[in-house]
Amino acid sequence: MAVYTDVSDEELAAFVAQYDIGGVLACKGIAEGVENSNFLLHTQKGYFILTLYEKRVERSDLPFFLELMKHLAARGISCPTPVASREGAMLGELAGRPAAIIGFLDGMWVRRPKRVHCAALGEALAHFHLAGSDFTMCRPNALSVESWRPLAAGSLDEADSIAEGLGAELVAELDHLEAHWPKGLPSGVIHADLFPDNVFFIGDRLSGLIDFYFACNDAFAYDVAICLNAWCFEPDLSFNVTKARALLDGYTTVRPFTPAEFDSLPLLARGAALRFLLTRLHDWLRVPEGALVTPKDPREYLKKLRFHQSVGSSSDYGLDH
Ligand SMILES: Nc1ncnc2c1ncn2[C@@H]1O[C@H](COP(=O)(O)OP(=O)(O)O)[C@@H](O)[C@H]1O
Ligand SMILES: N[C@@H](CCOP(=O)(O)O)C(=O)O
Repeated sequence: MAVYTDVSDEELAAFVAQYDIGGVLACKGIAEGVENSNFLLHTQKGYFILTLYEKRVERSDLPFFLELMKHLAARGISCPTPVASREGAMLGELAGRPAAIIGFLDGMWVRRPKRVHCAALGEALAHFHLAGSDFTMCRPNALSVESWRPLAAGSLDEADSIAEGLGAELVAELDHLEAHWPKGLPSGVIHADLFPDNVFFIGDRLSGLIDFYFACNDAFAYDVAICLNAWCFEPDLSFNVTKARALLDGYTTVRPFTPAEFDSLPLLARGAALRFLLTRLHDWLRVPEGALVTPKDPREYLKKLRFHQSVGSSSDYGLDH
């Protein structure tokens, strides 16, 4: 459960009174997510998500995320949009945190994605990339390759408590990725965290995307690599080529890959695995006292990273151009 900040009834009522959404009927902490505090807010006008932005979110980035949701929704991407206050503000302050009220999106996330979900995800991701092409705001990826070494530095001393030799392994991986990271790939606005828990389905139909708080400008194929890692490994952490092919086919029917994007996939997947390994490791070693959160296991991404290290080219995944 991710609720880092408690909100009193009085603070909540005063905050909600700034919006034209009626009075509060109920407000419950949401038992999912790790980054921000989220509440299911029920008012006289319906259901909403109340988000208090925490640790990793820079206040100055919030307009980018909130405007992006509006932009994508206006371009036909199914995603929630921020609710503006009577004064027209999408962002307010609650319990000492930046806070927003976001529309509620119907659907459920899929615990064990099947081939059909991976195909739908690939299509939706490509539509997302195309829809972002005329978004005029820009946010460099704060969690891209150049940030990984400083991020790792804070965890290296304790890394071996997670897996023997992990500290040295991380340094060697950073050396490799920094030396070989691809440049000049087609780029634009990416989601950068499109894990199964951020994609809602009603039955097998994808009903929408949520959680745009890592969105940034970076290579489109890196976003695909993040999804290959998050969607195409089985619970025993074997890579499922059928799901990977479905995801890539779904994606490339909407936005074809260049040969350079295709060839870069193993390296991008390695980088994407390291990025989530590092943030998970950082969070695992520093669970805030009293926070209602279940940190995600860094070892899952260590295993995924090791898998990609063993892959020579995209065809080794069983994928064709
Ligand atoms: N717009 C929304 N509509 C419906 N449920 C939502 C919405 N936004 C968030 N949620 C719920 O809150 C959970 C956590 O949201 P998320 O944005 O992933 O949090 P975090 O940024 O903390 O990781 C989601 O898994 C979902 O259950
Ligand atoms: N997807 C990341 C953690 C970020 O959590 P989310 O709830 O915002 O998706 C991970 O799995 O490490």
